[in-house]
Amino acid sequence: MEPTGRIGQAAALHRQAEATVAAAAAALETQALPAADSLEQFRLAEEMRAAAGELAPGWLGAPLDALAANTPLGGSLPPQFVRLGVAQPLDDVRFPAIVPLLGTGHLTVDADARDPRVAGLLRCLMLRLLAAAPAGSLLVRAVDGTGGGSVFAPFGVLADAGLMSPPAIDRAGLRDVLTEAEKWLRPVHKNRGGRRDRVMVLILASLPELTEGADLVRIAALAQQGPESGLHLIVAGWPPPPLTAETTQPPLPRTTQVSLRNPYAVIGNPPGAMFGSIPEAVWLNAPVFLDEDPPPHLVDAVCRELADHSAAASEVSLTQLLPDAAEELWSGDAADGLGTTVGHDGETPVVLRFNDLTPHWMVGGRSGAGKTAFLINVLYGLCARYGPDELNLYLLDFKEGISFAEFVPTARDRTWLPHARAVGVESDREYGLAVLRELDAEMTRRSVAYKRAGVTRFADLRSVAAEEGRGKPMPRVLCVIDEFQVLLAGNDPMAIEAVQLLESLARKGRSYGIHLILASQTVLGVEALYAKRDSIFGQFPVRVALPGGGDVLEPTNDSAAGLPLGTAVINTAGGLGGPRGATRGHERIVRFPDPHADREVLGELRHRLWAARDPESVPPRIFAGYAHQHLADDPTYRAALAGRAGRPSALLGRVIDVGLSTAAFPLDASPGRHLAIFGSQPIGAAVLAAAALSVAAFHAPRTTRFVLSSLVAEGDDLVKELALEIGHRQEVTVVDAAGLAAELDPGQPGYRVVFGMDAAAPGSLPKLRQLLREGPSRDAHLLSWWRGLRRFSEETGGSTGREDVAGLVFLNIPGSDVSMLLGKPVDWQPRENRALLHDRHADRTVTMVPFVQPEDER
Ligand SMILES: Nc1ncnc2c1ncn2[C@@H]1O[C@H](COP(=O)(O)OP(=O)(O)OP(=O)(O)O)[C@@H](O)[C@H]1O
Repeated sequence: MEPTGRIGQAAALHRQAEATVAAAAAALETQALPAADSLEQFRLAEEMRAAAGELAPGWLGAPLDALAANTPLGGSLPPQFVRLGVAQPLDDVRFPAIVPLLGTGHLTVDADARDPRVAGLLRCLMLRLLAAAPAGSLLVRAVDGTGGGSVFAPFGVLADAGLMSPPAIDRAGLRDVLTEAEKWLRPVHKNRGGRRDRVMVLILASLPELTEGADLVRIAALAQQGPESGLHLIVAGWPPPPLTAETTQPPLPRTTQVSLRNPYAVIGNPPGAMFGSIPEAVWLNAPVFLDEDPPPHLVDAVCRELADHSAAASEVSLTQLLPDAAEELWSGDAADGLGTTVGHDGETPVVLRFNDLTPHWMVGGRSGAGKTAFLINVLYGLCARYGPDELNLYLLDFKEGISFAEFVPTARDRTWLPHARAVGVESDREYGLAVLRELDAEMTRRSVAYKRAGVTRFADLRSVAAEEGRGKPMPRVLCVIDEFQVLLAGNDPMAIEAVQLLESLARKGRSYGIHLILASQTVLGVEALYAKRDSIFGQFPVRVALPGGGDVLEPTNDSAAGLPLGTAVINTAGGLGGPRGATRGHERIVRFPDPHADREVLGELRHRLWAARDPESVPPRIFAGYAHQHLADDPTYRAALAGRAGRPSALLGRVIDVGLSTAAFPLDASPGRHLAIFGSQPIGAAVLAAAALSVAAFHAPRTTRFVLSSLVAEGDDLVKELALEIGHRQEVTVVDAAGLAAELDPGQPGYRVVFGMDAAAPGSLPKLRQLLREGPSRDAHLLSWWRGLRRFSEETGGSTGREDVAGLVFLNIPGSDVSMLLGKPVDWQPRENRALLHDRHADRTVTMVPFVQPEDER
């Protein structure tokens, strides 16, 4: 049908509905009942009261102001009929007006909740349905487009408990609600009633201003299809004002219509049934006085009880996921895979595995959905079952949080998780990449071992090794990456390499006992994955959808709709929905605990695991993105101080790799072995100080000489400190700008350490170029800090002098300027606590955490 035709029909239907209601009202007003009928009326009303008591018992039909707050909640069956108010065919004849709703259809009121009678009715209906429904069986989604959510404010406790989403208050919110409701729909299954054990009720208290026709059409479509899927609508303000052809809507299908008159309302026939005995009666032939706002204390008491009940019902404790306390730790054998209980489906523990069939898992959920909680449960569950010889962990967290911080030693608790090999907290993408590279290298090592042993399976390799009497078995490796989309963000070389590595690990890891858990709040929309999505995600048969994480499931799989906190859909078929309605063997909804709810149990377990470790084992390598690095803690520096180090090097920071290796620039006799640090940040001075101190440590006492000079205020104190500290081991001379000029003579071996070299007066350093050219071969080196690049280029002759200084450290210098200086593109964005080190000779560029002075930490 042409759109105009459809609109025309809609308008006609609308007019027809209006005419019907008007006729009903007129009839009620004029049709005084014959007095002779009054006895009959009493009798009828009595019958109606009795019927109402049966159809809508307790919460569903009783006058709310007479109901005790402690009336028991819940029932064994979903409520079907509900009371709207009191019908009063005669002054002294009354009976409860009851309509069918859940299991049948919908309800509309022709005015929206700006009319207090409508707001009161909606709150009554909501209270009655929530109080009467079996616990947890009713999901409410609310929209209050003109009231900012105030209609539903008394039910706020339910939102806090995750039993109801906060009401939508604008067009975007309305659309989200409609989308969620559409996902709730499912085709009718022939053999089943097609109904879930849960029901969704959409309550539209008022439509947002200027709701578009397309959204109205979606509401009508939901009404048409909803009941078979357990979706029911209560819409106030329907039909919406027919302002344009687009917004002209017929009555909703399958709906009981309520029309407000003054002071009563008219109730139309319910879907598929009639109130009257003659076909012309399209309404209940009695004015109905709608129920007024329920008493606030009653709403409050019911909401609190429901919230408490839901919290108690969903409680699973961490202990229930762990092996029996009587069982020994680490009794699991990882040869054929790893398994742990991830939650409970009813009373049944649900076990998930990492093995050939389910090598990798993907976890999705909006922020605050409990991803970290789920992952921590899994990690403790695995670590209690398998020893560190059977399982090694690499844990990466890319968010600003402390997901995995509890697994590393801290000042307060020196224990750690003995299975953890490397832990990244607030990881950098560089660090993530380094971990993936290490895992890739491990995979290669394992493939060589397979070839040597002539096997193709992990379990076989372990048995060959055991037969040959080789000590420890080869462990399975699990790498967990929380917010992995950060690692893959953008389309830069790092993202490209990360995608390649992930793909290779995902594809081949399973045969080598290397497993991945990728967790994210947005699995879709990772740009770098567009081309590889299927080839990577296809390797993740296990999908775990937490609240808001439905995008790890197939688009047609709606199981994650309306999940409350503490529950997850566990799907082991790549997110596939499968036959609707049928019990899905590959999909379960589990409840899982908040592991931190019982800190005592957790603390005890962690200490037990730690105490059981091999005393020789080392703590995990830790990368904390925000942590500062100090020269005094650096192993290379300590070795140098102890006389156990090789050739002199300037130690500048820690490279962002898995082992946080020392970023060193060797100072030997080849041309160009000078160091220049660039950037206006004062930490440039700190890096230079670390460089000078470390170089001094490499030399045997009294074997070299240092000339220190500060041309800027930021260096003055450091020069004094260095003079003292280096002075213990080596000869030190401190000079001013004038003295520096004389000290630049390459004939004098030793190190010149200059703070703020760009502050030297132009032309005051005539011997600089000669020092740069000839110095290294005569053991004379320059270590310098420049606050900008320009003076450096001028002094060294721009690109012609490029080779003269081979060691370059960049702080807050834009990537484009760095590329220009180096004469090639580099991938660098200046940021806090990071520097770029380039060694021209090795042609190597690394991102590092620069050394700072402990007192620089604020
Ligand atoms: N099973 C649960 N039952 C009750 N509360 C829980 C449960 N799991 C987590 N929580 C609580 O929910 C909040 C969010 O949990 P969590 O930090 O695990 O979420 P997340 O998805 O990792 O969030 P984000 O990505 O924002 O860090 C926490 O306060 C946590 O205590």
